[in-house]
Amino acid sequence: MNWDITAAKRLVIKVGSSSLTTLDGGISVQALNRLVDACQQLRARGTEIVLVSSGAIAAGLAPLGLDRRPADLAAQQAAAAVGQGQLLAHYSRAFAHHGAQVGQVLLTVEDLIRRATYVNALRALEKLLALGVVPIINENDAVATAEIRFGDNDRLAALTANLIHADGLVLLSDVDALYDGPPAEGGSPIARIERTEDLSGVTLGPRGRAGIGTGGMVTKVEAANIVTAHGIPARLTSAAQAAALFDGAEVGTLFLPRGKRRGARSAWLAHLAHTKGSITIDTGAVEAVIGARRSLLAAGITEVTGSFEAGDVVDITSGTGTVHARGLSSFSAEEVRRMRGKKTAQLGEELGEDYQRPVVHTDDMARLEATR
Ligand SMILES: Nc1ncnc2c1ncn2[C@@H]1O[C@H](COP(=O)(O)OP(=O)(O)O)[C@@H](O)[C@H]1O
Ligand SMILES: N[C@@H](CCC(=O)OP(=O)(O)O)C(=O)O
Repeated sequence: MNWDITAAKRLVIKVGSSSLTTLDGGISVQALNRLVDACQQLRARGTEIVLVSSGAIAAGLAPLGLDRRPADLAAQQAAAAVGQGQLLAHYSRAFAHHGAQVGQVLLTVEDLIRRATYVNALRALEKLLALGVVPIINENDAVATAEIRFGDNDRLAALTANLIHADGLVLLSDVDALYDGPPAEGGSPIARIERTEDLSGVTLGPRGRAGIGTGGMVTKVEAANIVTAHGIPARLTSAAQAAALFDGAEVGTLFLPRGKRRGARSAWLAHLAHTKGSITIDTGAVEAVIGARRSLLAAGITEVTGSFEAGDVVDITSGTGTVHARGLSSFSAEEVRRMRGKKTAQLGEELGEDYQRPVVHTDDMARLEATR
């Protein structure tokens, strides 16, 4: 099986900081223009594209007189605030050259876990695409705190590809393929990954150019795994090869889809880095919630850990510690502690009618076996 990128109707293209910025910490206008020209080849063929672009922090370094990525979060936020504006100004100019508009979409994890804001993000992206605009996504680094950060745009791009039902994910970096070991140490390129086992002999090293990228190959392979598990192919290559790739050349590494296409929202939940707490359930509840895909009722809950509010994401675990699912709790941790182990009628009598709802509704739950 192969993937004909020229037939794709909708693509998510992620480009890393190292491909857009110069070593001294400014935007490489030449690299950015080349990327935009390559994207335009796709648009001219009628392919809808969503660009997930890193580079805000790196682009903000030079204007602030910093020579490398600061360790301090507030300084990173400041650099991102300065750099993101500059990045978008460049994209806006480069796409305008082709008569296209761009739309900036800055996301935080929080925006994507709550139903209302998740639906908002999806609606905004769909509308931008329908209007012929190129959405340019980045994490909202200026306000994202350490606990709520995606942290890397590879995963954000993978989840976006699921969200908008893209036909493929393209990861553009400063390296032309996945290698069986860090290229600096003399690894060889891999043309395709068909199943997870193909990755068993591969050594994934950290980021390349000192202090520029964030996740290195680990987060790129994770991103490829997320989409392929959801039936979407991915290709990893360098930004310099983008034009050839979009013309149909089989450059870089192809990750073939393994799973079936599934609900995008459950993918967001399943691949979130952090949850606010966990709810432990008994074996009967595991059977009902995981086996029969029912909502989680208070009666099956044995323990509650952490501190969460209604609407926060929690892990749903069994006594053995296995995380079976993730979901949005309809109640705060304090409330679930009071409800724990009680049957619906008892909840009504003791706490009131409002407490007779499921603690996690089945529609608000991602069963991990099915999504990872
Ligand atoms: N097995 C590997 N195959 C390819 N590249 C690797 C591997 N292990 C580590 N790397 C490094 O990962 C880097 C890309 O990651 P990163 O610097 O985070 O880029 P980006 O800014 O594009 O996200 C490459 O420059 C390469 O040096
Ligand atoms: N959101 C951050 C980038 C985070 C990130 O994943 O960077 P990279 O590894 O270069 O794709 C920024 O714009 O600086």
